Amino acid sequence: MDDLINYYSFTKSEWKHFYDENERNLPLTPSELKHIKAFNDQISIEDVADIYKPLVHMIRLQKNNFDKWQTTKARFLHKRVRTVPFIIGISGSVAVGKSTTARVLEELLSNYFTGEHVKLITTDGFLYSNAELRKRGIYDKKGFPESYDMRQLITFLNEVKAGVPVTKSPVYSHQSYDIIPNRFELVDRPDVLIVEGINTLQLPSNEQIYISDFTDFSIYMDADEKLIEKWYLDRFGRLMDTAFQDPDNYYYDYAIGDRQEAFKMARRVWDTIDLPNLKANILPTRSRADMIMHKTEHHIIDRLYLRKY
Ligand SMILES: Nc1ncnc2c1ncn2[C@@H]1O[C@H](COP(=O)(O)OP(=O)(O)OP(=O)(O)O)[C@@H](O)[C@H]1O
Ligand SMILES: CC(C)(CO)[C@@H](O)C(=O)NCCC(=O)O
Repeated sequence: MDDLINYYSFTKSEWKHFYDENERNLPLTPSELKHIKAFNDQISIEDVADIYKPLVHMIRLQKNNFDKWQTTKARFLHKRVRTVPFIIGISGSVAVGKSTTARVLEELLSNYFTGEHVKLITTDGFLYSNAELRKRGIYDKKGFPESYDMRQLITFLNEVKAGVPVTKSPVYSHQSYDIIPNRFELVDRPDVLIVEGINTLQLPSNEQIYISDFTDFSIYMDADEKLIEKWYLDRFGRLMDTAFQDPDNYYYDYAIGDRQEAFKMARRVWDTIDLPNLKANILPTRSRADMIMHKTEHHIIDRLYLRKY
C-alpha cells in the first residue's frame, strides 16, 4: 500500500479506543443487533461495536461541521438557509461487502442521528439495461465505467443536493440480472444519503464531474482479490440455492442444472469481467477515499486507513 502516504493507519484495537463508552451514549440495543443480524446473520457483532460505533461518532462530528459550514455559506451568500444532504459514498470491488456495510451504517445512523432521515441507494440502478448494453456492444462489460448512465447519476445527485423534493433512483435486480423497468427508489430530501457502488470514486468515462464531487465522506472497502473471489463464489452458491425455486430468476437454468458447470460459469465471469474491472477501474480509485476499510478472512475488518488531509 505504497500509495497510502496520506493516511493514518489503525489496527482495530487502536481504532476502537477512539470511542469512549463513558463519554458517548450510542448503546447498541438488543433490537438493533437483531435487526442487523436479520439482514446478514454472519456479520461480526464485534466489528459493529469496535469499528462502526467509532465510525458513526466520527461521521456525526464531520456532519456537524458540514451543517455549520452550509449555514455560514448560505448567510454569506444571502441565501436561504436549508438542510443540505450529507452524502456518504461506499466503493470497492464487486462482492467485497459494500451493500452489507451500507446497510449496517444506514441502521446505525438512523438510530443515532435522532430525528434525521437516512436513505440508502445503490449505483447499480444507474447501469444501462441489458438491452441497451447489448445495443452498445458492452454486455460483457457490465460494471465498467461505460456501462453506467453517469449523466443520469450525476443529475440525480445534483438534485438531491439541491433539495429537489422527490428524486428518483432506478432499481437494478440481481435476481433478474437487469434494470427493473419503471421501478424507482424515491429520495425525498434526506439528511444523509448513503450511495453504494463500485463506481462512487470513479471519473465518469463521458462526463467531467466526479461522483465524489457530491460526496462528503467516502469509504473504500478493500480486501485481497483471492478472498473477494471466494466471497463472490460463496454468494453465487447462495443465489443458486434460492434461484431454483423461481423460473423467472436469471440463474434458474444454472440452478436446476449441473452445479459444477454453474460454478465454472461464475468463475469465468469473475475472471473475465469483475476481476479485470477491479484491477483497471476500481482499485486505482482507492487512494481517493476518505477512509479505507481493510477486510480479512470471514469479512473481519483488521485495519482502517483515515485520510490525513
Ligand atoms: N461483514 C460481513 N460479514 C459476513 N458476510 C458478509 C459481510 N459483508 C458481506 N458479506 C457477504 O459477502 C457477500 C458479498 O457482500 P455484498 O453483497 O454486501 O457485496 P457488494 O460489495 O455489495 O456486492 P455487489 O457489488 O455485487 O453488489 C455476500 O454474500 C454477503 O452476505
Ligand atoms: C451489478 C454489478 C456491476 C455491481 O454490483 C455486479 O454485481 C455485476 O453484475 N457484474 C457483472 C458480472 C457479474 O455477473 O458478476
